[in-house]
Amino acid sequence: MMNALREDLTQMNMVVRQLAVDTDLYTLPSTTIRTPDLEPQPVKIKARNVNVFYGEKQAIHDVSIDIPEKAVTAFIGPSGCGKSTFLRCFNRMNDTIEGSRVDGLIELDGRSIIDRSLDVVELRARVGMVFQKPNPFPKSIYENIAYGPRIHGLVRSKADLDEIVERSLRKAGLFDEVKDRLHDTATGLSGGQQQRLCIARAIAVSPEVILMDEPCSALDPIATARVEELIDELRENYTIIIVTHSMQQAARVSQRTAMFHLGNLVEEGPTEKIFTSPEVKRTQDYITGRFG
Ligand SMILES: Nc1ncnc2c1ncn2[C@@H]1O[C@H](COP(=O)(O)OP(=O)(O)OP(=O)(O)O)[C@@H](O)[C@H]1O
Repeated sequence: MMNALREDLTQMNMVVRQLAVDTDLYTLPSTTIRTPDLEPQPVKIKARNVNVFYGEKQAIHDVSIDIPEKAVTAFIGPSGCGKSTFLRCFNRMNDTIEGSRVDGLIELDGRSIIDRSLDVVELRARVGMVFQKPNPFPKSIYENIAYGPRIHGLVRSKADLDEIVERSLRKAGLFDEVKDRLHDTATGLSGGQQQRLCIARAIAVSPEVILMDEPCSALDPIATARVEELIDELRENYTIIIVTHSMQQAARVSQRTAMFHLGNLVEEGPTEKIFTSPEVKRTQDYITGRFG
């Protein structure tokens, strides 16, 4: 019964989305983006003419894109096309790679994040990251979450910290599974639980944006489904950008999709449109598995 109802709702949602595409509801003014929910969203991250180099080699060519607030944007494209490189620009993780250089304009809420005077530690608290392989610290579950709020000075007492730990684990859908073993080592959790712990760790410092670089590639289908559900819940409060090799995952979790190839942004737009009527043949070829 519930499944049938859910299917009907999904069908209805698709019809509404297609109608929005047909009636050109997605044509955007410059400061808002319409996600397929039909709600205009402010631009959270604006990138213009971004180039990224590793030494002499150029990995990203003149990419411009607007990332909407409180929605999930998927970056897709064949291996080596620059998805992760571009994602890492948003919290300056490329700074950690020797010989890398980023030019162009990238703004978070209208403020440049390329500006050298910017406090990168503060930026990374606002723009959190979850990696391909779950990477909990070799400490307790509690300490994994408590570390960030402590070093960012977000807590005044043990009670504050306890509250943040519980709230973050709840938001990541993990609290009930770990509440009786908060002081056990995090590396004893399953892979899927570890990845949700890493998401909880990212959430604990109250970021505005969460970058996810293939967050499910090391997980089995059940753990993947759980993380995808979580991503869908999180988009209510966070701006999420996810790099994924899975077309199904991009279609399931994102509202907007950007397709990259050879360091170029081929096209971007509402996920429904990219998957049903892309403008560029290369996108069509990639999503139908003709290359990649
Ligand atoms: N640290 C680095 N030093 C030099 N070149 C790099 C570095 N990281 C990535 N590259 C190069 O930059 C290009 C883009 O790589 P990137 O990892 O961003 O692509 P991707 O689309 O995320 O690939 P994948 O899907 O395989 O993870 C590739 O040609 C890659 O070899």
